[in-house]
Amino acid sequence: MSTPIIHPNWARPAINMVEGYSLEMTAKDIESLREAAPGIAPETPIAVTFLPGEAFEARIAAARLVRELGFEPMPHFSARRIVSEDEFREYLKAVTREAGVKRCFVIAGDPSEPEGPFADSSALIATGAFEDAGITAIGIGGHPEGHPNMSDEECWSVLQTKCDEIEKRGMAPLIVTQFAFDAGAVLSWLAELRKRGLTAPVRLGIPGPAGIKTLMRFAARCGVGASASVLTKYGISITKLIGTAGPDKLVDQIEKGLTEEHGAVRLHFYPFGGLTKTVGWINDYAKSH
Ligand SMILES: NC(=O)C1=CN([C@@H]2O[C@H](COP(=O)(O)OP(=O)(O)OC[C@H]3O[C@@H](n4cnc5c(N)ncnc54)[C@H](O)[C@@H]3O)[C@@H](O)[C@H]2O)C=CC1
Ligand SMILES: Nc1nc(=O)c2c([nH]1)NC[C@@H]1CN(c3ccc(C(=O)N[C@@H](CCC(=O)O)C(=O)O)cc3)CN21
Repeated sequence: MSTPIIHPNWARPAINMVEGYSLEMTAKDIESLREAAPGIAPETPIAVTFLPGEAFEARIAAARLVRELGFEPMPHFSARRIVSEDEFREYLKAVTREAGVKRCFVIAGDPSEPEGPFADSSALIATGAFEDAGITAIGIGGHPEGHPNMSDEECWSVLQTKCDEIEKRGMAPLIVTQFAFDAGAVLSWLAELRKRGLTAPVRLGIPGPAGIKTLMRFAARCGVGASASVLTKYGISITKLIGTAGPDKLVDQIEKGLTEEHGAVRLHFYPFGGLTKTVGWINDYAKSH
């Protein structure tokens, strides 16, 4: 594959587990991105979320800044939050024109009822708008801990269908997983993915360092498992739920467990404790590995 969809250097093995990482920001993080930018590697993919309460102008400004600072913007499209086909096409047009967007990430989104015509990610892909806009790679969600609305078998089949559809449209699929605290769950999911013949590159979702209360709040909100035994392995003491926690052990465990059979893998960081903290953690990790 010639498209550098994970990272410009993804065809060669990573020097360490964090090399070729990607990040995520919300439309509210413009100032944080400016602050963190000097520590971020050039061309790093940075996803721009599609959350309720963000204005389209702010999302577009975020994507533009990502590009201006020398990184690769990857806007999210949350199918169930898009209220009309016009809204979808206008946003796609704006980010391609103003931020040179080449990659997009599509996800269903949490609303229990779709707020417009798109019930799932496939419906957005099926419009043909992405390839028409010159998009070359599409990210889709992976769920190592399953999904509240789908059986495991449905999860696999939906993933396969989306990958096939993206390739059929001449674009490259990239799987980005929901964050997790449990290295074992992530690794066995990845092994199963490859066993099923899914060859798309995968970015494993890693929670950036953050206050423990913040991590627990996001886990609850996003349906991510955080049992006592998982938290203990992650390095959080359940008798002392104060202070901050980073993914040191999680990333080490992933690194130890990865084999060639797991295929092309890099990390995607969800900076729940802020971009500066996450970027600082990544750079420290790179220095010591
Ligand atoms: N980075 C992120 O923002 C991530 C978000 N998620 C969450 O994962 C969920 C699934 O997303 P995709 O894998 O893109 O699924 P998808 O768009 O491929 O849809 C698969 C099937 O699940 C149904 N479905 C999806 N979300 C639903 C919901 N909220 N309520 C009822 N039915 C739903 C769809 O109608 C469809 O039949 C979403 O709720 C999303 O918010 C998961 C991983 C990462
Ligand atoms: N099921 C699901 N839904 C999601 O929306 C979602 C996931 N999973 N997985 C991870 C990503 C990352 N997401 C998010 C969501 C909110 C903020 C955020 O900063 N929200 C608030 C602060 C809220 C708080 O601290 O509790 C903000 O100011 O915008 C960041 C990333 C959303 N994502």
